[in-house]
Amino acid sequence: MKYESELQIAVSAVRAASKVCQQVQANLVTAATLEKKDKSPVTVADFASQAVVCGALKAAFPGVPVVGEEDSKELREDEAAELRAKVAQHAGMSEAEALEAIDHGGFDPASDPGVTTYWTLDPIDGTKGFLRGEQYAVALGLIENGKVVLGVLGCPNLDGGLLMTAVRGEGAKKLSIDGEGTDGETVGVSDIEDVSQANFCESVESGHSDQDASVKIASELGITAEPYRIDSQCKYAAVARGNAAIYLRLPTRPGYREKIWDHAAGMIVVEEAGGTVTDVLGKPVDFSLGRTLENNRGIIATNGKFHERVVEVVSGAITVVD
Ligand SMILES: Nc1ncnc2c1ncn2[C@@H]1O[C@H](COP(=O)(O)O)[C@@H](OP(=O)(O)O)[C@H]1O
Ligand SMILES: [Mg+2]
Ligand SMILES: [Mg+2]
Ligand SMILES: [Mg+2]
Repeated sequence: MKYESELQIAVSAVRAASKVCQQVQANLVTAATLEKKDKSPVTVADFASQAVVCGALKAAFPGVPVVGEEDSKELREDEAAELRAKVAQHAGMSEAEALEAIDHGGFDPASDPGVTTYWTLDPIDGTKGFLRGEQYAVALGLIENGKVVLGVLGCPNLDGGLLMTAVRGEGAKKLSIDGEGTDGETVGVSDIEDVSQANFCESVESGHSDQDASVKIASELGITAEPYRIDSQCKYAAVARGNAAIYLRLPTRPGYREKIWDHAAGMIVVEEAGGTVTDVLGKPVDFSLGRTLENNRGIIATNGKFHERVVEVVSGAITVVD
């Protein structure tokens, strides 16, 4: 199989980071932090997760850069001493090691167009879901020449802990988040052909996807099922294993650009499960333009049976403003 060692390292790194996130969510997300809307638990977990994954990638593939969501700037400040200690403790590293590992994720592909192979990492996707004690994901993708070739998506709270993997051309698999190795069960998208029988998933956060527009789009498609709202790239996992036939991510404000780490792992998992992923205008998703999907707006993922119809209705229903 292609990318065997990459997959092995990526799976074990995402499992280790997921464990760290689970521990932080269990110990630091409390009634008090929920009440105060205190974001500090996710901050600890975000940094510790990035340190764990980047530490493993750096050791195994020192020459392949990582485009991670987080950087250590805030963590290096004097006032962050307490946070820094917590991050190091949860990552199982010294403070210096944790800072160095986090910064291994600081690559910007736009700064060096000669580099065409890089990882992209979202150490916790769905930070708002994490803080609510709900869904989140640890998402790691490998990009080559603007295309995702491998993805590992850890979903610690989905069905008791799920890990999804995909290698280009090799299908998508479902593994346990706690297990070992890379063997898993092959997954596939839903086989619904009639779009009116489909259900769609979208963000819990109305600031991340236009939920008023999705209501109109669903009704125009004849869909009567309620939207399945779930945080993070767990939406891609839902489409990949047939729990939803459509994922709509509709722009909410001009100027916002989707981030590559919010989509790389999820997108390849859906594609390898037999689905289709484009932006809201039906354009292919281009990962070659830096930290953002500069040439794309929003996302539509489907089981591939009625993708063009969904794109047509979405394009008619929303105005994409730059
Ligand atoms: N205006 C916006 N439109 C779309 N996505 C946004 C957004 N503002 C933030 N996001 C992204 O939405 C992600 C969460 O997506 P979802 O709503 O599907 O759970 C966030 O990832 P993080 O939680 O990793 O920061 C963040 O990158
Ligand atoms: Mg994210
Ligand atoms: Mg994140
Ligand atoms: Mg974020």
